[in-house]
Amino acid sequence: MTALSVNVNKIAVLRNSRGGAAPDVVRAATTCLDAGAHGITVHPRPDARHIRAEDVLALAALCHARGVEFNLEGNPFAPAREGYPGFHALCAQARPAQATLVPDADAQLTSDHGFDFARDGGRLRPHVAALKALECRVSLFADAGDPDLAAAAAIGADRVELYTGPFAAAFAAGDATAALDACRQGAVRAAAAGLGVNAGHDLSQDNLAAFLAAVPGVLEVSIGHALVDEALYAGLDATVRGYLRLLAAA
Ligand SMILES: CC(=O)[C@@H](O)[C@H](O)COP(=O)(O)O
Ligand SMILES: NCC(=O)COP(=O)(O)O
Repeated sequence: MTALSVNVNKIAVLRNSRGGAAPDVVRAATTCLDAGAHGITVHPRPDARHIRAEDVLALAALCHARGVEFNLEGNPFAPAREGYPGFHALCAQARPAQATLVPDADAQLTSDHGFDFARDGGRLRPHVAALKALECRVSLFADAGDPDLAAAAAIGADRVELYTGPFAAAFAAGDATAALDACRQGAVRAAAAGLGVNAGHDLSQDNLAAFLAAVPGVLEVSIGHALVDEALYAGLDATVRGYLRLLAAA
């Protein structure tokens, strides 16, 4: 069964909007794990707009205590600044089971593209090696249609995470055939290169079954924005259980 890693970034968005401690990201993550989620994901931004360095450490401690995967996402090239020690330093402190490298610029609203492996491969390689020296599994965020996607293996990555934003947009617009085909082909190319396949961005209970029916061998999906939206109406526990039913049926 594909594993579900719940991204709790959006819980921190709500918390930060009032400057206090509520809602509590660790409590939310605990609720997700109690409901059966297989892991927790966060993608702290250098501007600390949601998840902060101290959240990363608290969530890492929770995941380590529960024996579940902690997946830490970030741009290895983003410089340290006040409140953000840099991605490698955060990984060295938090020791996530999985580090997912994402090429986001500082001002980006959210992740909207994968790495350009032909351009970035050389400078990614030492970062990947350094993270593996910390015993992190390393996954690289990738565009499904990238013809160089298999190069992630030569860069040293264990997995790629297929960027599913274009699929989700096409699904919402009523025809995801081409986007699904791109994801399927990307997954097949990655697997042939010896890479594990993760997927994420804008996946939801509406589109997840269609995605998994078309794309073979997806090891993990990380889901946050839609899951928190759905949880507003159904509750966090029921929503996570809804995803787990979908994953078990896929
Ligand atoms: C890599 C990815 O698709 C997600 O981590 C996404 O970047 C979530 O980040 P935000 O919650 O800041 O939009
Ligand atoms: N890696 C994708 C992720 O963690 C969650 O993305 P989204 O569901 O918030 O779009």
